[in-house]
Amino acid sequence: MKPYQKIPILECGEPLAPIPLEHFAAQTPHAYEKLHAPYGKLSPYYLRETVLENLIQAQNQLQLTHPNWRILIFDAYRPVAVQQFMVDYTFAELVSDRQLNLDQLSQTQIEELWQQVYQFWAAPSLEPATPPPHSTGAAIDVTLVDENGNLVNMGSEIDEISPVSFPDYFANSNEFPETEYHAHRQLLFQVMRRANFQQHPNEWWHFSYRDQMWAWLSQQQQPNQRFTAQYGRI
Ligand SMILES: C[C@@H](N)C(=O)N[C@H](C)C(=O)O
Ligand SMILES: [Zn+2]
Repeated sequence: MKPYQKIPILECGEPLAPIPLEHFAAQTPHAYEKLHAPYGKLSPYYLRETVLENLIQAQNQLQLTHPNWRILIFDAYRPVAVQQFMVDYTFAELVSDRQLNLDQLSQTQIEELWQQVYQFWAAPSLEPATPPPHSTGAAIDVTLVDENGNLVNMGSEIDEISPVSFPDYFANSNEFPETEYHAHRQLLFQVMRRANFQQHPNEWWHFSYRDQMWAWLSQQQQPNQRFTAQYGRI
């Protein structure tokens, strides 16, 4: 169990709302639908109502300093079946990218690979007290596009299983273009933070509002206040 999963959830009952994609940027087809992840009739482009309001606020904030730039919605609502699919897919990709043969790996080596997967992906738990963040409709994976619709370079791809995904990976570099990657990550962080999101400590693209991770991070920043999560699995 990860420490944030100990945070109690007091479900507020707010419904999911469709993200108005015409106001944002999005890739079609969606990255995980392209892999045939099992969405059934559900769509990744949904968020809890207040989370969506905050996301609109974040984009307004962005456009104050960067007119016509947009937030690109990479992923939002993610049913647990999709979480399971993506965790299994990521493990298989790790094995194949590293040209490993699963049959020749020791139990310890296999466990090390799973640890790397779970450093970035939440476990696909169906237990109501420990929902994967995106299954609550309160977590979102985002990046930026510029006024020409081009992806802003953050120095790594979303979902990369590597330390380069850590938000501050380029923070101590004085070389171009690493300084620019860091500035872009900081811009994304600042507009999301001003709209009350918290950022996943290991992922520059993952933000959430009032889920367990948000409450856990907020608790660390304001130890004198008591935070709970208001969004559970939906
Ligand atoms: C890996 C990334 N797409 C992601 O969403 N990670 C978080 C922690 C999750 O799986 O909920
Ligand atoms: Zn995420």
